[in-house]
Amino acid sequence: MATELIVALDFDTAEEALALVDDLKDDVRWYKVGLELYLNSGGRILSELKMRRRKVFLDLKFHDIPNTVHQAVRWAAGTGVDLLTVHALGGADMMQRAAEAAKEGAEAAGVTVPTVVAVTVLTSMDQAGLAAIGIPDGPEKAVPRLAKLAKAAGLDGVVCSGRELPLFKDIPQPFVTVCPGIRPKGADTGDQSRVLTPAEAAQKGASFIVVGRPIRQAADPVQAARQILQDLREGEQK
Ligand SMILES: O=C(O)c1cc(=O)[nH]c(=O)n1[C@@H]1O[C@H](COP(=O)(O)O)[C@@H](O)[C@H]1O
Repeated sequence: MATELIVALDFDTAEEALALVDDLKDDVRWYKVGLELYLNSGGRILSELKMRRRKVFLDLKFHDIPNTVHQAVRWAAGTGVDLLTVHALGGADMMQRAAEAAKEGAEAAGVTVPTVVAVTVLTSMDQAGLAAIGIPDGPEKAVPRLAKLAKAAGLDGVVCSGRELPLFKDIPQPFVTVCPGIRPKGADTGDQSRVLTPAEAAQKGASFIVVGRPIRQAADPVQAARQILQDLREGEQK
């Protein structure tokens, strides 16, 4: 399966976000709405993206008691988004309720059931950061452990660094992998720790890569996105 590019719309206004979506209309189908854009633009950004026939990843990373996450996912699924996130650290019951809620919410609204993935260990965290919150065995152990828990709870996949993809060999397919922390060669890593290039993520078989600043802050975002798409195709050949 080809690795799909998701552009993270981490903007202060819906207008700025939609201007980029319109510029990329011939190249990129998938867009991520995260906390920043959702809080400043609300549900309007979701309907604007749907009107443009774009695929929507609603990344609100739900992490709460099972009942609260169930209700939140129910509402989120009812909006017709295509992909959404919960936090694996919320535990097995929470993830199971999220999986059920996605079906219930979509059915009630008459829309397609979204893909639900669990954030394992944020790509901004390194071994020391994980140890400081009481997880001493590093991302190489923690990520596959959380991924198995997510699969067993009935979720569709995980968010992780592309570096961890080779660790999922014993997780049965289908299993969707969403990989942020992507940096083209030489790009500023910013607050990301566990980074990979687009080609490396494609070579390791990521279902999706998520890219924000390397496109958004480029002098020519359309050219930057096209270069990343080309890198993905080259990575797939390796
Ligand atoms: O859930 C996410 O999308 C996510 C999980 C994660 O572990 N790391 C991570 O960076 N993200 C998101 O992916 C995007 C990465 O943005 P850039 O670092 O600007 O490319 C941001 O919108 C983050 O919220």
